[in-house]
Amino acid sequence: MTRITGISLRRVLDSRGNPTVEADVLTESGGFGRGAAPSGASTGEYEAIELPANESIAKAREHAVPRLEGVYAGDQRAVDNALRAADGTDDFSAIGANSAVAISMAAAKAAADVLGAPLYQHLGGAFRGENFPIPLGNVVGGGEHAKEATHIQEFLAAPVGAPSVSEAVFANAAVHAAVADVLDERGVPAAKGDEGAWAPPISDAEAFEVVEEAVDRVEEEVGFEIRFGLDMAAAELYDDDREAYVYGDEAKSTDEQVEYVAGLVDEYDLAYVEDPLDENDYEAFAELTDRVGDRTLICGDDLFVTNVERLREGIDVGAANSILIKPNQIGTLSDAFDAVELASRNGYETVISHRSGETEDTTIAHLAVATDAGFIKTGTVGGERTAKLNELVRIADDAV
Ligand SMILES: C=C(OP(=O)(O)O)C(=O)O
Ligand SMILES: [Mg+2]
Repeated sequence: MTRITGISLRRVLDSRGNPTVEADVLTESGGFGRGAAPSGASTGEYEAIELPANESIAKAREHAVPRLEGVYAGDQRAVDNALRAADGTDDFSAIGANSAVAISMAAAKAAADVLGAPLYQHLGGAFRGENFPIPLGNVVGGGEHAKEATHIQEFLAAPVGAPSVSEAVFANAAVHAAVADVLDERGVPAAKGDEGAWAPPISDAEAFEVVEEAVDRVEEEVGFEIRFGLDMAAAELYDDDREAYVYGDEAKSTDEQVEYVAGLVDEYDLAYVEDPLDENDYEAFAELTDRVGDRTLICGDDLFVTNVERLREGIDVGAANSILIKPNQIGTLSDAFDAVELASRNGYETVISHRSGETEDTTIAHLAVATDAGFIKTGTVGGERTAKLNELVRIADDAV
């Protein structure tokens, strides 16, 4: 019933206005699924390769589509193995991880369509957990996502005490609005960065004050605990030649960076710190995790790139206590599931994530529920972000 009979690939726009790959998968019994690849700006050195959309589509049409015809969409491993076999490399550099992930997600949706089940249920099974992920909402940002703003890439609201996913989603939007008020009171103009977060021309130190103030205001209003966290995207700050983390005119050695982040965790009671150190420095990651991992999540994004081999290395040395999962970093849903499973078996928290370049695709909302992830990072405002947040609200309301 779920046998694939056709795959169409096309170029569509992502949220930055760049071309990305969209895939449609059709099955024998009329099942239909559509998936679109997101795209990163602060990409990890070890990610699967994204090719220019046109090139990726041409290669996938030639090598992957013929292999996939006749494969059962309901057998996600078979679909993803066929994609790997068609590509023939370790990093999808032959057909592009953008076509691979679009097809992988579209096939899952086509199978769910045939089965008449919501995607999260098809992916997670009847006995998946009853939990919903806490949304981490980007409210202030800079780095590679906005010029002339903070050095730290993302300041993320974390409504850890929210009684429901819906209240958490609205709390993050309220923090985003409160940040605008605090900036306005300080006379700071602010545009928005790629993910819809405010991108004010202020120092990181002032951003901490602004976000703390905004979080406190909303916490008082809603009556449940809201903390905040960071994505430091430190690989982008690290200068290999200087062997230092460069914040404008200031540079920090690795020891100073560990000290700085540990201090921030305590001063602001941070719930979450992603990529606080360079993607090649497992040792410094382990040192920081040893110091503060009992009271905050130290999450590897560029460090692990959703890759089980890199995660295994990290687990061996105690590099972190959580992993960011981005399906397009590795190329298929099966690979993303493998990373989640390895993480969970080793007590690592999982955080399912969007990319800075996104589409209206809502697969990651379903993936987060299917895998019982503790958190989802998918922005706060903006159509491509609210597409996922609103889908989460619908899933919680049994309305998908
Ligand atoms: C979402 C992120 O940004 P990008 O997609 O640019 O890697 C991130 O670094 O976590
Ligand atoms: Mg990151």
